Amino acid sequence: MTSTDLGADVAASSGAAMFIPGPATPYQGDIARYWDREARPVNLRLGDVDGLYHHHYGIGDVDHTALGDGDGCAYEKKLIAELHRLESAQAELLLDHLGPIERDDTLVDAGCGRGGSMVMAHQRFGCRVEGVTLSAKQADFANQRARELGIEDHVRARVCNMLGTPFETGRAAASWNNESSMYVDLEDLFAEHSRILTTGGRYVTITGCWNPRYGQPSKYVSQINAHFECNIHSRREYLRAMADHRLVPQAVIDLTPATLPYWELRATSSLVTGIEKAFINSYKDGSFQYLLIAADRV
Ligand SMILES: C[S@@+](CC[C@H](N)C(=O)[O-])C[C@H]1O[C@@H](n2cnc3c(N)ncnc32)[C@H](O)[C@@H]1O
Ligand SMILES: CC(C)=CCC/C(C)=C/COP(=O)(O)OP(=O)(O)O
Ligand SMILES: [Mg+2]
Repeated sequence: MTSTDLGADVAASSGAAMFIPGPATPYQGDIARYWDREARPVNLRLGDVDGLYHHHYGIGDVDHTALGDGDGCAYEKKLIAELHRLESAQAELLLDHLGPIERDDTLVDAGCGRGGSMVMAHQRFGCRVEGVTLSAKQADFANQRARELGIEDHVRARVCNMLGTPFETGRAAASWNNESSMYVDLEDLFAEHSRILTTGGRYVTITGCWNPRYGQPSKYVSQINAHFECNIHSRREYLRAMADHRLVPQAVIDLTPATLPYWELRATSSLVTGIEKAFINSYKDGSFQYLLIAADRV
């Protein structure tokens, strides 16, 4: 599938008689193609552990007793399970910051990937979760998982630009970006979250951002940008753009020390992708930070 068929294919596969536009920009077309083609073992084999497929990284201490020692297949299987546990722990932390959510609430996952965080949110709160991604492959994957789990009436992914969603103004109880805000302009992004959130609603992001104290994006940050075709923003840009759009930070947590064990473990595995050193070096030299920001829509 090409990016130009993006909208038409989704309309056809869902049987919906509606026009879904293609990517808003050539860049979004590239990102749609990137995620349509993505099939890295580090993501699929981790997801296969329990059926929650993530495209984000992990936090927390490594459980060395669960890993045991040695090498070989048995060790590799335990290592995959451990990396996956840390990635799910990351999503749990994000959900912890959504605040009280009722069963009849609707949540919005902006840049939902294969839908792992959406499933976890529904399982925790029993509510509706609407996700958007540029990739038709990802949306189909997430919707297929929701059907397999029998939760398709509550969890839905669609192909849509997070900067211009079809969601009603002021209705979402909470919304988030889990490692998906580095693909968009932050002023445009927070304008849209602010529009869809109810007053008093909660916005949460977990993101990698460059540290203004370092001065400019380091060579490692540039490597990460090139690797993923993204555009990592600075911490200052996040806080400024939130302030511009009635999003008032309630918590800003530096997760850098909490994510390093994940990267150091991943760097020893057979599933390395080549980007591990850039993350480890930039977290260690202080040029890059892994941050959670939870903000109230006022
Ligand atoms: C690194 S993945 C994160 C996926 C998911 N949040 C997770 O934690 O597993 C980035 C996601 O952002 C999505 N994305 C990037 N730009 C987007 C845009 N303008 N509108 C909607 N989704 C976008 C991609 O399609 C992809 O699903
Ligand atoms: C923190 C930053 C800068 C994130 C960039 C966005 C991104 C690609 C996240 C992980 O996706 P993935 O799970 O598909 O990547 P990988 O294949 O490396 O596990
Ligand atoms: Mg991954």
